[in-house]
Amino acid sequence: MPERVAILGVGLIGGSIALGLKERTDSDVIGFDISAEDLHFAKLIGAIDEGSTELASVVKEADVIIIALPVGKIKQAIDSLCQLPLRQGCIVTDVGSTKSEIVEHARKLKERGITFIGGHPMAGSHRSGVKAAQSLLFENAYYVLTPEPDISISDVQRLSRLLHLATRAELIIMDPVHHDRIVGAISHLPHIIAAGLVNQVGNYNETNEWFHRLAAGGFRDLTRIGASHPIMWRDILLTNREVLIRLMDDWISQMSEFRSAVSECDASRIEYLFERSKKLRSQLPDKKKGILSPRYECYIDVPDRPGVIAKIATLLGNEQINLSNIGVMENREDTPGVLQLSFKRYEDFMNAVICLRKAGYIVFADDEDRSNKHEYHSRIPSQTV
Ligand SMILES: NC(=O)C1=CN([C@@H]2O[C@H](COP(=O)(O)OP(=O)(O)OC[C@H]3O[C@@H](n4cnc5c(N)ncnc54)[C@H](O)[C@@H]3O)[C@@H](O)[C@H]2O)C=CC1
Ligand SMILES: O=C(O)C(=O)Cc1ccc(O)cc1
Repeated sequence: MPERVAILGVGLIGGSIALGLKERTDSDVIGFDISAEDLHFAKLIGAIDEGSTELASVVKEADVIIIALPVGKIKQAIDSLCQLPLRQGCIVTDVGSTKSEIVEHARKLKERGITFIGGHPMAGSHRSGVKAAQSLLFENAYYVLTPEPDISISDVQRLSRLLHLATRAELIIMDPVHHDRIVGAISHLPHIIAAGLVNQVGNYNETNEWFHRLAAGGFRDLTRIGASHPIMWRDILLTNREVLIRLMDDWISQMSEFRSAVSECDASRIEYLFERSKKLRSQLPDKKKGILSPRYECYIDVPDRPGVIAKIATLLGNEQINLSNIGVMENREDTPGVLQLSFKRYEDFMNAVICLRKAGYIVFADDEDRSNKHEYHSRIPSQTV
């Protein structure tokens, strides 16, 4: 059965998903945007079948609603959807770069019996608008979904399949708090640093234009994202404030470390800082490798006794759950043993979390959450489908 998909905000991201849906699925795609001109262009390039500047008519018959608006407009769109009649069984998702605040706000939809699954495609561009849209913008990138504990697995699967076809991205599941912490470090902080550096050099250039004239490859490479959309980044920073304040403090410490090494003429320290960075940079996974590696991981505390790994493997084996790897984490004095379990398929991961919880184990999303006692199971569906 073809899906009817409503895209709210047919810009760079909404337009790219719409193009992918039209190219690789038999969905009907209806666009909503504040700009009638952009809707007209989106129809012209075949991204949408129809477009309207009136929300109610666009969402009325939709099976899936994708909110691809600026982060600062997503909560408002959720409020509007709460007031409108939607189709029974409709799934609402978004593409916002931050997740915790949006997911929390979207609980309003649940109160009205509407399923919301937060989303974030982890690719994009410093460009914006439907004119920059491409159907393969997200190919091989990760696409994070942040379902709440009570979302049914079948809804997560239905949305994952559609988005995978539309984007050719790898769908992964993550806790929204965990998502914001990671994306804060690898995307939001770099955008702040790029903008700060461009502004700093811009100040010098005001009195001497050679600063810009001599700006070569390194400066351009590092500051490409300093040309990103100001409103979009304003909204992103304001919706990930606590995480970013901590990250900026850490960044200031990094700068202080370089500053002391330089001011003290500490050659070996300077060399070490660059050696470490060179090594770590070379260890970044390339896209292909990332896709072949296990995608779903969790951690459990176990008593440090012989036979415990076999016991876990048997427990999961009895439930026909395919485990791709069990790793033993380095033991610390203050903790019991910690096992890292990896799964290739979301269903296996989810069923394993449920099965382990039933058996009395405490499951964590990552080792840091484990140390902070941020239990993953509080956000995992409590029922199998
Ligand atoms: N740009 C990027 O690289 C990425 C962006 N995102 C997220 O995707 C979302 C959209 O970003 P982009 O597509 O880059 O922005 P964009 O500016 O290209 O597209 C936004 C669209 O929403 C429309 N719009 C704005 N306010 C509206 C309103 N009140 N009512 C109706 N339509 C309205 C605009 O006319 C535009 O067509 C943001 O939440 C952003 O955080 C996620 C991943 C990557
Ligand atoms: O242009 C780039 O390299 C980006 O970083 C694009 C981007 C921007 C925002 C996101 O939430 C995800 C990706």
